[in-house]
Amino acid sequence: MANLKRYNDGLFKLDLWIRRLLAMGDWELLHTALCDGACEIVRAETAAFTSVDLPGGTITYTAASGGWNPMVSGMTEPLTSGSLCASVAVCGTPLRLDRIDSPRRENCELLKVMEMDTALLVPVFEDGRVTGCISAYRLGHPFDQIDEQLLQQYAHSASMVMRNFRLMEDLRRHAAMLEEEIAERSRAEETIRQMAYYDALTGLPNRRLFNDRLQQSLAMAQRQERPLAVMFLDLDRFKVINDTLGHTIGDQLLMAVARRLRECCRREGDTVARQGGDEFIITLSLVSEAKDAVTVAQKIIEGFHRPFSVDGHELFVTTSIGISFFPHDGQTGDALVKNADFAMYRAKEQGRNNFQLYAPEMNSRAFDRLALENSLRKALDREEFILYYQPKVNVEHCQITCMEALVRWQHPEQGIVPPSRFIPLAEETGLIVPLGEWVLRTACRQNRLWQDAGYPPMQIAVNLSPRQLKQGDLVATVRSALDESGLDPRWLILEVTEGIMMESDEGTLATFRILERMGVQIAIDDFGTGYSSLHYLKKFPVHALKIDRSFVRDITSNSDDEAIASAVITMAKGLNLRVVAEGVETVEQLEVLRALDCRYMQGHLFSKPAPAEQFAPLLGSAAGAYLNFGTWC
Ligand SMILES: Nc1nc2c(ncn2[C@@H]2O[C@@H]3COP(=O)(O)O[C@H]4[C@@H](O)[C@H](n5cnc6c(=O)[nH]c(N)nc65)O[C@@H]4COP(=O)(O)O[C@H]3[C@H]2O)c(=O)[nH]1
Repeated sequence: MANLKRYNDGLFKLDLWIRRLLAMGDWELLHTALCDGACEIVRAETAAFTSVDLPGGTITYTAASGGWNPMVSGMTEPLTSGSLCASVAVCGTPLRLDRIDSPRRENCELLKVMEMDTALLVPVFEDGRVTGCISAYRLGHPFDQIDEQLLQQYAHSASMVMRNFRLMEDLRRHAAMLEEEIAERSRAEETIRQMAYYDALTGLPNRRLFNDRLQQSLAMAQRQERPLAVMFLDLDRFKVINDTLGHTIGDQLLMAVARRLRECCRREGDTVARQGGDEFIITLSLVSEAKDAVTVAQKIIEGFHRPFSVDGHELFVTTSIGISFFPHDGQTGDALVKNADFAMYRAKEQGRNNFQLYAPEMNSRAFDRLALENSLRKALDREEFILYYQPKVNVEHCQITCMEALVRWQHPEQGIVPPSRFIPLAEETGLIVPLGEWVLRTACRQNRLWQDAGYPPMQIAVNLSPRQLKQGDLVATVRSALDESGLDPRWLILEVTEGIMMESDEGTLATFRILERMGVQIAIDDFGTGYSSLHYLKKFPVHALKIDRSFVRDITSNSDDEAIASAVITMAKGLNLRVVAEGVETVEQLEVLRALDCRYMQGHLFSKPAPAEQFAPLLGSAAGAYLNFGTWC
């Protein structure tokens, strides 16, 4: 009866301890509690848990109950040590010792520490393999069969707890990995969202997000029958800052501008977005009347009167703003933005640093020009310009001696735009300076490419505009275009109009002299159309004259034209200058000019201006093989 009661008591405690073990948070606590449980269940003085590594051939005393834990935990023995725990691990059967004799004690690291004299050991199995051993010890009071049964059951339940613990650990690890993956993915998603909807430089919504928001605001404005304002902003002369101080400063300025715009438009329903470059667009969806938007525009313009502090520079920038209103100035987002853009151009026209409200007449022909200017301003960045080339031919030797670079604008909607439509506008707006620089660099590079491809060397002629001489450092630009392309200066000829020569001052003269010393040649274009004066021909380092095509056109029928051409050719000879007749379209014109001793000609008779690649077959062989001009030479 007493034994049964002891057995039941033991089972009760076992149940209690298994529940406790299940609640343990980590392996160390679990193992120590496991030992404490064993002590209580079989009323032992002390107990230990040994983990068994059968493949590794070792056992490790992992934990012990009570104060023994720090002393025993971590002790390792080989499975062959012959200690009590090692024997149980190897045999996989319980071991009860009523008396621990000296040789046993000597063999066992644990018993060297604990001075116990009776022991009970049971194996712990997981998946049919011994993975541990629970050992209980007493002083002078041996364990019996009931103790053995209880400890075996405890070991069995404990192995399930440990298995459970391991599974939970795996689960937790997987959950953590999943969480990490989810966190990474949600981002990644956020990055994609940022990239798709926000401008990378300023962090402002981009055009796409702006359009979405504008659609929503328009729908709301329609429902509530309220007005809505769209503003189009462009920084005045931003390009000058960008070109002089560099793109890094330019970028920082744009970031500072974005911050200031956000300060000015903080109300719910305001969206400030970057349209691209130095252009920003804003929607004000909670305006009750037009003057609210005007107030915001004034606030922005005044806000720009404070300098922007960028990288130690105090930069003063102004802005021009155009405003359009829903429903008055447009029913759709596109119309509102376009009309605000028109109004912004009006603001530019009015001297910049101001705002203009859209008016329908802005959408008329006068604004076509503004629109052209607008797209011209963007064309360079968008790489819409290309160069065509037209050969100048030495009719005596039947050779191409030069290629004139002639710029074309590949307008995304209008197709190829001829220079007559945009060069004057570029000249007027100053855009000719960066455009001319691009032409120069591209032409030098192309000529070098031809030379590198093994074609006979020839000159490349580049047209210079008056503004390029007045503005910017022409010498430096030419030098860097030559350096960059590796073109020898003697293969570059700059064409300037008579007008430039006549209006030029000492500064221009000095520029030409430096260019000449560098080895670059100068030609006078459209010769004879201005008030030609021998004086400047003597003064300037000129190498060639081009007889304007207006004299060539009727040279076969108009004796005056023939006389002028003849005089120019004779004068050029006297001054030791080359003469090129331009606009030669017919064999008859060629014959008259040849009779006048003009050796160099250019015109549709030989070739219309064309992209570089079209000249490859011609340049690779004798010039005469091209078209049929060999027959006329
Ligand atoms: N009717 C007729 N025309 C012929 C004939 N042969 C050539 N042409 C045209 O005459 C113009 C010659 O160039 P330009 O006198 O320098 O006159 C150029 C030049 O002043 C200006 N231009 C062109 N490219 C540039 C450039 O890169 N920079 C500057 N600053 N001006 C340029 O635009 C002007 C017009 O250029 P394009 O339209 O390319 O017109 C070219 C060429 O296409 C012909 O046999 N018959």
